[in-house]
Amino acid sequence: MDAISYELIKKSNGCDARLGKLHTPHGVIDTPVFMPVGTQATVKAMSPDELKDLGAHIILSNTYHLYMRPGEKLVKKSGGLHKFMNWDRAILTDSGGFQVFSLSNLRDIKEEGVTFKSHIDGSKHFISPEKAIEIQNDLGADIIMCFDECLPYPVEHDYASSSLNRTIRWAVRCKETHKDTERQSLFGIIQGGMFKDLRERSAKEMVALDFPGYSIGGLSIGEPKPIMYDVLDWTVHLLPDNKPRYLMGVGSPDCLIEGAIRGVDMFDCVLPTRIARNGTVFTSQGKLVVRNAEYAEDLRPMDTECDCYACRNYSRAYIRHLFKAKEILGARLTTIHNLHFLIKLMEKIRQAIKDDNLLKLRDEFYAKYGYNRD
Ligand SMILES: CNc1nc2cc(C(N)=O)ccc2[nH]1
Ligand SMILES: [Zn+2]
Repeated sequence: MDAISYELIKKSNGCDARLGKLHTPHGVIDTPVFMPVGTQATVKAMSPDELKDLGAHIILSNTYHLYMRPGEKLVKKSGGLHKFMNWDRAILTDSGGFQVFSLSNLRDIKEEGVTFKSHIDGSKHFISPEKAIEIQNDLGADIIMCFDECLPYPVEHDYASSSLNRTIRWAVRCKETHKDTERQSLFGIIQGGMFKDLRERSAKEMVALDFPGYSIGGLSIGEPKPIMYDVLDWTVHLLPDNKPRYLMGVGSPDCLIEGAIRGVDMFDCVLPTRIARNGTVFTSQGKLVVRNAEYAEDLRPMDTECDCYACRNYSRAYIRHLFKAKEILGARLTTIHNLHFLIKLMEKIRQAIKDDNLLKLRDEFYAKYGYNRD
């Protein structure tokens, strides 16, 4: 019996979307779901109570960052990540592979593992598949990830193929290392670059390893969105219906809709919280850069169709003022709005799956929000 289990509630007519429930040791989560990212054991600018008020039921934390600071042993000594950050709902950690390959300079990838330098102080570190599992075991998230190589974009087919072979061998080592499957569920990660043959092989070989859930990695790394959608079209249908599918690092409102249409159940992305701190918010009419001068005397809410705390109580003029004055409340209000926007969007997507009109929701969304093919 694994820590998590996926309950398929309803398949959509007309597309591959599905409604489900993810049962975890820290609660049940309606899917498709967007997971706010709490990189360093906090969703930046939000308290756990504010996240609960927004309707968040699962958040993500990064293994690389927590290994680097404060260290997984302190988190373990504090009773694990849930206790350490005072979050009693579900947590997912990634394996650190993505950060090792994207954040750190000077790295050396070998069969045994990866040697790299810390982005904080330049110190030398080594992470193997075994070490990545041991760190995640100490952190204690409900869902943990295999250690994998997230390929850059673009990449040569030959390198992608040999990297995939190693990532599959690393997945076997991760599965052998992870013992307490009733406390934490280990997801396999599908890689293979933007190559149909490699993606199909990765999906088939990872499914044969029988993980309780599957992540689709190596996307949202700068590739055009149509290519990401192609990879999903090649991959998701090869994954078992009765297990969750998690699209890593995605995403923007349009990608959440397109991913759900293709059968993705779980999403995470730093975008909503990161752009919020920079004064940019999602609205029903598209993105709005509230810190811009044009809003200096605009007394409307950021989004006239939004009922979040920020839009119910503050004007664009006030929030722009906070950004200009470098007041922390500014970033807090835009973060509240962006997380509310995406969590509400997922509610609309789940309702549309219930009503079998997700494709109609997509068309209506693009008509109002605009469609960027980048
Ligand atoms: C922001 N984009 C993104 N792509 C990702 C891919 C991976 C992965 N392991 O392939 C992990 C995190 C990711 N975040
Ligand atoms: Zn709002």
